[in-house]
Amino acid sequence: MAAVRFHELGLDDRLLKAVADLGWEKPTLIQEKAIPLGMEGKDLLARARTGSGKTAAYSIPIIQSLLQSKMTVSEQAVRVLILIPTKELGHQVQQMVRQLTTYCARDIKIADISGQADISAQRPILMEKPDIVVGTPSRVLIHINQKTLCLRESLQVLVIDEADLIFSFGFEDDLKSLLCFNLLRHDRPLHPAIVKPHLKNVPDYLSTCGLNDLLGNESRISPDVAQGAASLAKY
Ligand SMILES: Nc1ncnc2c1ncn2[C@@H]1O[C@H](COP(=O)(O)OP(=O)(O)OP(=O)(O)O)[C@@H](O)[C@H]1O
Repeated sequence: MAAVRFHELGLDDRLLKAVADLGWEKPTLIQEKAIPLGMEGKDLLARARTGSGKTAAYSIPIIQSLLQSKMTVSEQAVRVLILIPTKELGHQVQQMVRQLTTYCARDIKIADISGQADISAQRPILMEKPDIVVGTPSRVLIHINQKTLCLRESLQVLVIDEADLIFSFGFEDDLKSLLCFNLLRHDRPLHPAIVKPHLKNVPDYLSTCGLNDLLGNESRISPDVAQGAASLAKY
């Protein structure tokens, strides 16, 4: 079967142009599998080797869906939260999203709150309600506590990037505290993308980490996450 090309994925022209500028000829395997699932709004659990293009695998469908929703919804709000374990990764994710939104930078705003040491300097940035916020769980928690970040009414997509590192770096308690804020409204679908390279037992892992609460309820997780996981696990 011939390899899928980016233009066959139904992406916005501005995204396709940015991808072409990056010199990417075709999606990597993880992108080929993850982008259509993400665009369908499926919950997604992905693992793939380092450098296989996982960041774009979740960023591209996020950008595509933000561009689509901007056509009908004008109100600015934080709709996507990307949790990362380190400020270096936060910087990389922001860079990648900025490259992919080169031709729609006015429409899609991203703020990386993981890097700047001064929390007060981040307040005005968050006041502008960027569409995408990238941060470590502890930094996100601080802003939620200080009410400089409110996600409950608007959050649509949650990404936990390098989830294995997030937990091994001791962010587990922060993540559980985030749940106590009722971050999410359960009357509305939320599409989590959990990116973790070395995942052995998906349902046990999610349940141990309390992520089934985060996702809504267990019955919702099983079909979607398992479907995403099953189709991606071998890559
Ligand atoms: N479809 C593609 N074609 C060519 N290069 C790509 C493609 N997608 C991503 N890349 C490039 O591959 C490199 C690795 O991408 P990325 O950082 O997203 O991988 P990753 O799987 O998230 O890595 P890590 O596990 O280290 O975080 C980057 O330089 C990126 O620009």
